[in-house]
Amino acid sequence: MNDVLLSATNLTKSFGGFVAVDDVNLHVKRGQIHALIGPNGAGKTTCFNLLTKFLTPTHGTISYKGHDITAMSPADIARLGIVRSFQISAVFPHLTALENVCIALQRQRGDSFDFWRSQKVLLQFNDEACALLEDVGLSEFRDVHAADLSYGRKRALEIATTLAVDPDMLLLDEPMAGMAQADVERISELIRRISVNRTILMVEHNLSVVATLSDTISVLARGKVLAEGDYATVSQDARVIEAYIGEDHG
Ligand SMILES: Nc1ncnc2c1ncn2[C@@H]1O[C@H](COP(=O)(O)OP(=O)(O)OP(=O)(O)O)[C@@H](O)[C@H]1O
Repeated sequence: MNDVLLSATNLTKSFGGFVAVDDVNLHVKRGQIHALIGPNGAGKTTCFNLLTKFLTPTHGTISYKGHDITAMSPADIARLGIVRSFQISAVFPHLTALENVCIALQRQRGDSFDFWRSQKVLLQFNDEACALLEDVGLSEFRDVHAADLSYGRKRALEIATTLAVDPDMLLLDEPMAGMAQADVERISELIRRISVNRTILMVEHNLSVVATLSDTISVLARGKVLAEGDYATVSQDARVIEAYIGEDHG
């Protein structure tokens, strides 16, 4: 299956006797935006942490481009081109948006950031950093300190620092969490824009965002994949409706 970039086979995670992720099979196709949704406690975060190697599975395998990556560390898979946003993209609050992206670019070139280095070293990344800031709609905020950006713009900056790594695959953990509606629209548009030539897997609670952005949706409930398909398909699935209604009633 050439068009599958990331896949999980029989993925299982138990905490003590409790099975949080139960025999999950997931196939993320190249070039798609794939969403993982489900009611509270469904196992989305655990699944996401397994796929990004922050947790070790009790059982099952994960492969990327056909290679088994089950035993790899997050740093190893980042080198393969799978990047979890808001992970390596720590934003330095007292540096400007431009400086933050320059540092991310410098890190990508293999140097660790050294605060004692001269500004000149960072300046060589200026043009590339400006282009990334433009990509995420932050051109006019390039000289603003990250701490002074709105929440949504901070997330856009985090995405710019993630894009500095030029990943093939981006894993986004609730990109819209805590955002005002105007920011939700801006970040949705941004995710759509950066998805060109990339593959995105995201955990997201905002169903209208999921509906408009996703090519494929996997619905988890009680650790298992309940349904999979496009939004029209999964939103009409009786088991999915029941799982969400069940959540509303307790
Ligand atoms: N480290 C842990 N130890 C024990 N149980 C855990 C641990 N992490 C998660 N769980 C349990 O596993 C289940 C799934 O949790 P998870 O956070 O993956 O769900 P979720 O779908 O992301 O939920 P939410 O939408 O509420 O964030 C929950 O019942 C949770 O209590």
